[in-house]
Amino acid sequence: MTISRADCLALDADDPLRRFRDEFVLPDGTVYLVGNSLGALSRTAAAATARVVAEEWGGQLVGGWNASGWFDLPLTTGDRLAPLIGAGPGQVVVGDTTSIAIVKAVSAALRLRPERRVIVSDTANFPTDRYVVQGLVGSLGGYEIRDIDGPDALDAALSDDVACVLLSEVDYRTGARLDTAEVTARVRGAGALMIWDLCHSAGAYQVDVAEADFAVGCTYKYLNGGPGAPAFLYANPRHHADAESILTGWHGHAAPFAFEPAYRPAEGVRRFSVGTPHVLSFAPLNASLDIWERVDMAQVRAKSVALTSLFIDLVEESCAPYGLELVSPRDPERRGSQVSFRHPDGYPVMRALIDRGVHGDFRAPDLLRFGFAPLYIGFADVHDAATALAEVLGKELWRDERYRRRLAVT
Ligand SMILES: Cc1ncc(COP(=O)(O)O)c(C=O)c1O
Ligand SMILES: Nc1c(O)cccc1C(=O)C[C@H](N)C(=O)O
Repeated sequence: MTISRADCLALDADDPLRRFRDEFVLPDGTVYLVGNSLGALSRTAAAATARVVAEEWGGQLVGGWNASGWFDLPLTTGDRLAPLIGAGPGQVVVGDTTSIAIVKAVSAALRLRPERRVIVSDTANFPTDRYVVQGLVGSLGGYEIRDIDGPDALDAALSDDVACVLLSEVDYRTGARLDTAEVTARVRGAGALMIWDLCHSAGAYQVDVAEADFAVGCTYKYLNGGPGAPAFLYANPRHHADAESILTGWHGHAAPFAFEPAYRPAEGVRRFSVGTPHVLSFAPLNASLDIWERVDMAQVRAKSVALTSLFIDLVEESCAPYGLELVSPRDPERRGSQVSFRHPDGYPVMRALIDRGVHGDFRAPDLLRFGFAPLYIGFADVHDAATALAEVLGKELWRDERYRRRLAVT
């Protein structure tokens, strides 16, 4: 390879983010390129969680709702996360899952545009985004989903009956990244509301929710909140007085402990809280946010571009004869922090690679997906991953029968 492993080690030695790698637990011999699915464990997460269990739950019992601020965790954690997506204090609420957050954002958007009956969604959206919109439309009645095939088809879909548009900033399969400001301007210019799914952007680089109406995303990928960590929902302040989701639970009530018979929305973004916060799940997320508060996002983006570009170059150089096709945009400006290649035997290729300590994932029907979390992935990891992939393909190690057996979760 034109760039040697020694060159990569030199790049690692010069990397201003290198010190963060030691703040994460990464098993020896593992190159972990799946931070776009489940981020790594931060070193302080286990102790932080144990402390909440032993001191707060064990020591304070129900008093923890006041004494340890459990009741406000969705908002206090939202305020900590907000800068990472370009939002301000009081604009982000944390809780539930992204799927539930989409129900809340879409249902609120529909109520804000009652005369419009169409929801625009992309066929490339992550399936849960599509499923929950289908479920909403099926239950509410009188609404229609208009599917587009990619953002180029957006203008033609934006008729004056469109209430809202739901898109992902970064495509979970290809890693292609949209220009959120430009798309949001088009959608709002047509009188519709813009809802962004930021699952594959938050923590991958500095996001800017800017003029968006709503945004949702998960905290278990690049934000390292842990498996099943609570999701976030951003609501633009212009909607804080009027927006109401279909999920009107008591934690979104103006006075939850007045136990009134009728729902009255809380002021501001709190109205998007629904039920009891998952207190224990906030502990590892807040431990990770302690790290994010010390991170320079410009360095994160610069490193992400360098890592993904190097991976593309090394793989194309060393795997040229083996039928891989780059699916991610070549232009780094149009790319998130992920690189995907197509291969007809992608599934066994990925299984063989994982067997050699290089963890990516597979997305049907034929995509090999590699995520680069700049806080803990280095340039030597990129070299090792490309070298292992070339070996798996060159020696046809993926032909081993055991790599064809499908696991439940890919
Ligand atoms: C773009 C996108 N949206 C939503 C989800 C999932 O949401 P949930 O956390 O509700 O499973 C994922 C990943 O699982 C995703 O990649
Ligand atoms: N959310 C996941 C899960 O519950 C199980 C396994 C993987 C995931 C993921 O996050 C996958 C991820 N959203 C994707 O982009 O495919």
